[in-house]
Parts: sequence; C-alpha cells; structure tokens
Amino acid sequence: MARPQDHPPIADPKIGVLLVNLGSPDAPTKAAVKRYLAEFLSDRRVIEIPPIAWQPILRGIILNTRPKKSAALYASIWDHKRGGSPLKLITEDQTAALAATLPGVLVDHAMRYGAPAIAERLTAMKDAGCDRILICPMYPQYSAATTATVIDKASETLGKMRWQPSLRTVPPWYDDPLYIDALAKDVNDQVAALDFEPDEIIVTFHGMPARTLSLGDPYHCHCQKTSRLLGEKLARPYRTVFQSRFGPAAWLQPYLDKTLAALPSEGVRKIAVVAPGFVADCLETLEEIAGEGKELFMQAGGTDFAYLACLNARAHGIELLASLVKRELGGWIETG
Ligand SMILES: C=CC1=C(C)c2cc3[nH]c(cc4nc(cc5[nH]c(cc1n2)c(C)c5CCC(=O)O)C(CCC(=O)O)=C4C)c(C)c3C=C
Ligand SMILES: [Fe+2]
Ligand SMILES: [Fe+2]
Repeated sequence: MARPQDHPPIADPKIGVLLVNLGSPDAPTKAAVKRYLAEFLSDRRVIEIPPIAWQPILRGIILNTRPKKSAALYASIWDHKRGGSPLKLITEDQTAALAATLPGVLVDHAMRYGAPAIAERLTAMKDAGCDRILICPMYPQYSAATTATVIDKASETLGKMRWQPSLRTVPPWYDDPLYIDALAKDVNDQVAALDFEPDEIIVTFHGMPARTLSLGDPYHCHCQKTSRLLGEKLARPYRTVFQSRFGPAAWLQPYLDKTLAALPSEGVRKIAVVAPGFVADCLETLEEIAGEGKELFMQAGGTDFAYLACLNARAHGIELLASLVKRELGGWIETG
C-alpha cells in the first residue's frame, strides 16, 4: 500500500500564461534553416497536400534549394549582439514586459517550430505548479496554419500528461476595439514622425493559399475586417494586400509585390506600409517589406516609402497584450 511519504512532490498551484509565436531557425545558417523548414513545412496544417505527394517535393527540391537563400535573408536581419532572430528576441521582450504586468502569474513563451518548443515549456510550467494555463497564439487573425496548429501541439502535449492543467486559449482579436485602437495610435505616432505625408497606407498581411478561403478558413475575412476597421479609424486612404506567396498555387490577392510595382503608375508615390497581422517584426516584415518591398516601389517610380514597425514590445503593444490576457484570465485571477 502506498504510504504518504511515497507521494510525489506537488508544487504550489499557479496560473500560467504561454505566448506562442511561429518560431525562427536557431541560427542564420543553411543547416539550421533546413532543420527549421523541415519541421515547419511538414506540418499538415501548413501544407495541405497529402504527405505522399508533398514529402518528395519537400525533401527532394525545397530543402535542397531554399535553405541557402533563406539563410542569407535571415543573416541580413539577425541580431548578432543578442544572438537571435528579431521574432525570437521581440517575443522574449514581450514575455518579460507582460510578466511585469501580471504579478504572481508565470508568464512564458514558446515557438510552434524550433525552440523553445511548446511541449518543453508546457511541461516546465506544469512542473512549476501551473494547474491552469492560458495559451495565447500570437496571431490576431485566425488561420488553421497558425492558430490551430498551436492548439493542436498543446493538445498533443497534454495528451501525454497524467495530471493535465486546465487550458484556456485567447480568441482571435482581429476586430477587438483594443487592438484596432492600439494599431491606430501606433500608426498615427509613426506617421507623425515621418518627413513626408503618405498618399496611402498599405495594409499588408501574410498570405495563405487562395483555396483556404473556400475551404472555410476565416483568415481572409479576419484580415479584411482588421484592415477596414483600422482604415476607418485612421481616416486615411488605405488598401489591403497579401504577401509572402509560397509555391506555384494562387494565394490570397492582391499581392503586395505586384501592388508596390504598380502604385507609382497610379500616381501613388508616397506610402507607409503597416503589417498588423504580425505582432512582432520578423523576416517577412524586415526583409520582405522594408527591404525588397521598398526597392520594388522605388524602382517603379515611388518617391517616399516608410515601413511602420509592428507593435512589438512597445507601450501600445504591451498594453494591448496585457488587456487581452487579463480579460481571458477572468475568474482565475483578480482582474478588477
Ligand atoms: C502571421 C501569420 C502567418 C501566416 C498566416 C503564415 C502562413 C504561411 N507561411 C508559410 C510559409 C513560410 N512562412 C515563413 C515565415 C513566416 N511566416 C510567418 C507568419 C505566418 N505564416 C512569420 C511570422 C514568419 C517569419 C519567421 C521568422 O523567423 O522571422 C517562411 C520561412 C521563411 C522563408 O524561408 O522564406 C515560410 C516558408 C506558408 C506555406 C503558410 C500558409 C499555408
Ligand atoms: Fe509564413
Ligand atoms: Fe472574406
């Protein structure tokens, strides 16, 4: 018969918050990018092609060509001083800043691909005594390729636990007035600091394969609504586009690159570009928009281009995150 002294130690109960973003390679090298892309692009939520057809393309072509090119792009944005990608370092800063607003709550972060892994952090939180955990996928707009895959991975981890923590998830906040207000204030602040007046604000979102819309993914609608609400709040001319097309199939349109190349011929020569679907700057914003995008626009005859930073760990961003998280922690902590 088990005696009380045989009982495994139990930590004091705690509430936990886990921020989860996409993840980056561990280093801006071909080998690290290959490892990262192999994990990312093997996720069936991301590439919805049967593995029997997709894996030979991934292993035979993509992982032999893309890592070299992507590693060079990562190298161009890497923070060598702090040692990491912008996405990783900003997520760390967001975690620390959010923790400062939630005394007594264990705030941590994980990445869906690469490190720190969701399984590792959820297990560490459970071991530290978290019997209630709020997961915050760091995507304002829901998609199966981002939000759902975070929840799948967390559920897979809980599936291996005897004593599971209770789990809550932060719902998508694409139309939340707190988010739209934070974005509008941040865009206005950044535009006011420019030395030109933009003819238009270009609102760009990471793309998705076009067919995900007819399959029932709400991502397109979420992006359109964010953009409309932001545009209305800014009371400025704006347009919505999608970027980062991957593979030969059609993705959500209009495409950012084609739009940037065409705008000057429409008489739009001064623009500010904002990417509200990213809560942290990353390869897709710093390299694709602020780097390649600017070059395309200027070569096409544009005169002024500004990339507006994501909310990141700046004041409007952290206030937003703290409000969303505190609201979802209602009943678990004193939120009044
Ligand atoms: C913000 C939402 C995102 C959606 C929706 C999304 C869908 C999606 N992405 C790919 C392929 C790639 N994305 C890559 C980078 C990347 N993607 C997001 C976010 C979303 N992706 C972020 C934040 C990043 C940057 C990561 C970083 O480390 O900074 C890449 C890797 C980079 C490269 O090699 O070019 C690929 C590939 C697909 C196929 C997809 C939807 C089906
Ligand atoms: Fe992506
Ligand atoms: Fe839609």
